[in-house]
Amino acid sequence: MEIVHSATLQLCLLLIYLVCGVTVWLLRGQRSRKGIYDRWAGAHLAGAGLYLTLLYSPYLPSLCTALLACVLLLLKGSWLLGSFARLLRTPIPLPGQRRFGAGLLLLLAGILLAMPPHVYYVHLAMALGVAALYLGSLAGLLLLQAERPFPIKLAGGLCTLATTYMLLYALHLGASDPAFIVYEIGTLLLLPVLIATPLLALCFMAIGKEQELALLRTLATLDPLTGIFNRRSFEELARKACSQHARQQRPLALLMIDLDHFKRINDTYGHSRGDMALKALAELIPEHVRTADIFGRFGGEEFCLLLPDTNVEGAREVASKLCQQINTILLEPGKVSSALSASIGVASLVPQSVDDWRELFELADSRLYRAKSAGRNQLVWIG
Ligand SMILES: Nc1nc2c(ncn2[C@@H]2O[C@H](COP(=O)(O)OP(=O)(O)OP(=O)(O)O)[C@@H](O)[C@H]2O)c(=O)[nH]1
Repeated sequence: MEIVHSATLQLCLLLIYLVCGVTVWLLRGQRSRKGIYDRWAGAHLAGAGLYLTLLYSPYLPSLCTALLACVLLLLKGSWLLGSFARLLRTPIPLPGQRRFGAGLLLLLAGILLAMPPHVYYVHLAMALGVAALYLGSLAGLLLLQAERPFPIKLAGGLCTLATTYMLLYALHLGASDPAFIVYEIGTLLLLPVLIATPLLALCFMAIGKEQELALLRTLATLDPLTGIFNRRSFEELARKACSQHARQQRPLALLMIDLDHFKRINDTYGHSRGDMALKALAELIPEHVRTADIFGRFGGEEFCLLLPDTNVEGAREVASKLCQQINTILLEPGKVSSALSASIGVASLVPQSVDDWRELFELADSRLYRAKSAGRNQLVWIG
């Protein structure tokens, strides 16, 4: 059954490609924002595969085989890719996205399965071109990642360009074969699809990767419960501030803030109310300090606030205001006896080097300890 002769028919096939792509995109996976790029990329590839299969399939049996392959690949694509990777023991991590892998294999299967035997060698060249494009763009994608140095990014870009050229060359071979003439219009239509699809896939995956990286960076920096800096990132920022202030000989202050009797709060009101108290504190403090101040959770019910360009007198004023504000957080609405309270250790110094961060921290910490010993709900800034 010869199915590729008129331009109208080929336009219909192109339409099928679009419909397939959009359907796969809409039907598969959760519609979370994060996965949208992978799905779109996979949908393009799957659609291109089906398009190729229909366009070049002169026989019904090969068409059926290719369609069966589609279904299998869509269901088991990532497993097949994973096994393939293990088989080759490749150091290149294949993209985990099932639809991308499935769509890609479908594309290759579409090319290989649907060909009449006398043009096999041409299509083998095309398939090799597509495979090279896949590996090249994958390598390009890995190398182009944001944090790579420029020469590596350049190599990634060249790699992608080279593989695109290989694909074009493979297509050129295909188009120049006399047996291929009947497919000429198809090739013309196919060309933009084949070029645009992997490039689009590449772009979308790169955007997806960027977003994943940004998410990972955020997760590594912020405390998951309160959304403020965690201890590691706070200390990093504090060290930077310390060396900057040492250079400019400006005072730097630190407040160590520890909620009082937090264990009792947990025991009396339950852990979820305890968590709410921590979140309320994390929201309250930034409302009463400068935007340049750095606020973090040191662990448990202990918070720290770094005040740039602030001497001990200024830091004491801030701490006193915060003590009063913390007393306004009520664990039970309308019940003043359920108010939160905190003890605060206040310290300030003009650092001489980045190492003075330790001294600032120990000073504030020992004053916090004294505020606790002196009865809590107070601040200590001297001695
Ligand atoms: N709900 C909740 N509790 C936490 C969290 N992190 C630590 N805690 C609890 O905070 C309590 C801290 O207890 P302690 O170190 O004895 O301090 P405290 O009861 O506040 O006593 P003082 O600091 O001396 O006033 C422990 O019971 C921890 O389990 C958290 O993320 N959520």
